[in-house]
Amino acid sequence: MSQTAIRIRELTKTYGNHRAVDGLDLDVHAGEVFALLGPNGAGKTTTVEILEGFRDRDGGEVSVLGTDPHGATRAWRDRIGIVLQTSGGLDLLTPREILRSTAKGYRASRDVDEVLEATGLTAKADDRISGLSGGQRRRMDVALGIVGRPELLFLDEPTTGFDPQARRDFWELIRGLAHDGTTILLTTHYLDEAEHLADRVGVIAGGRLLALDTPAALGGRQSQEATVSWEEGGTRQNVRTATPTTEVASLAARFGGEVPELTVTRPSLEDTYLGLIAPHVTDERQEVPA
Ligand SMILES: Nc1ncnc2c1ncn2[C@@H]1O[C@H](COP(=O)(O)OP(=O)(O)OP(=O)(O)O)[C@@H](O)[C@H]1O
Repeated sequence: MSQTAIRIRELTKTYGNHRAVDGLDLDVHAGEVFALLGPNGAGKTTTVEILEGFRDRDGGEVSVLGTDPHGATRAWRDRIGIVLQTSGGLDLLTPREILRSTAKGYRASRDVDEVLEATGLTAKADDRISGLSGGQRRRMDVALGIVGRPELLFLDEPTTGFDPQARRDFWELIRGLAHDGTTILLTTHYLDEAEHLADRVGVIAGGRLLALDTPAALGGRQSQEATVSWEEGGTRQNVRTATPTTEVASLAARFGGEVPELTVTRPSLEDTYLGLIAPHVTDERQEVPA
């Protein structure tokens, strides 16, 4: 396999007179988990659907597993897995039945019992889909996305509607797939999800890439000042500093021991993300022309 799973150059897509993707350049490396972040209407789904071969582009070059997805073959499609935002139909069948018949369409499919186990659906394997909860149906979507043993998995907002435990279980599943070498392109609005899962994140707004880095380093997070905060005289004191250890040491000396309600924080990924996209969105989520 090539070292670059997805290569995007100067990608454009226009709906009417609205440019949804506006000259996007991006590489996703083979074997990494890449999270695409951005506000509603940023162009994430449009981009991902072009990569999946479901939408045509207006301009630019796209290569997915070495192939242009426009007019891609069945053999190429066998190598990718897709988990879309919504699912439906097949209510009268069971997860086991659906997975068995889907698995037959692939040359090197995963064992169905293994997929049921990995997605936490073993107990529901023989129940009708109509009897599954929203979160369980979402797991079923994921099960369908991985049963073909894809080299590259697209996950579009995979944990929407999951309870906290289900989200943690799902993260474990994704980490396991990544560990086994599956390349994963994830779109999500949950910054904690991106932080837990992604090797790198790309932030897009107005169809353009605003930032690209590891979650820890995005937007210069590592070098941003920390906030040291404590209680004193009945009020909360806050100091922003590049040397929080020195600040805490001097507070400890001044208080002669424990500093009341002491916290040291750095900007979260969410803080950094919101700062990055702020110039590009209004309250109505309309993009401001650059
Ligand atoms: N089929 C379409 N026809 C016309 N406009 C569209 C179509 N699909 C998307 N758009 C517009 O293109 C822009 C990008 O939409 P897209 O769905 O790619 O955004 P997104 O980043 O996935 O948003 P969300 O986070 O809400 O899913 C939006 O302004 C949207 O209204």
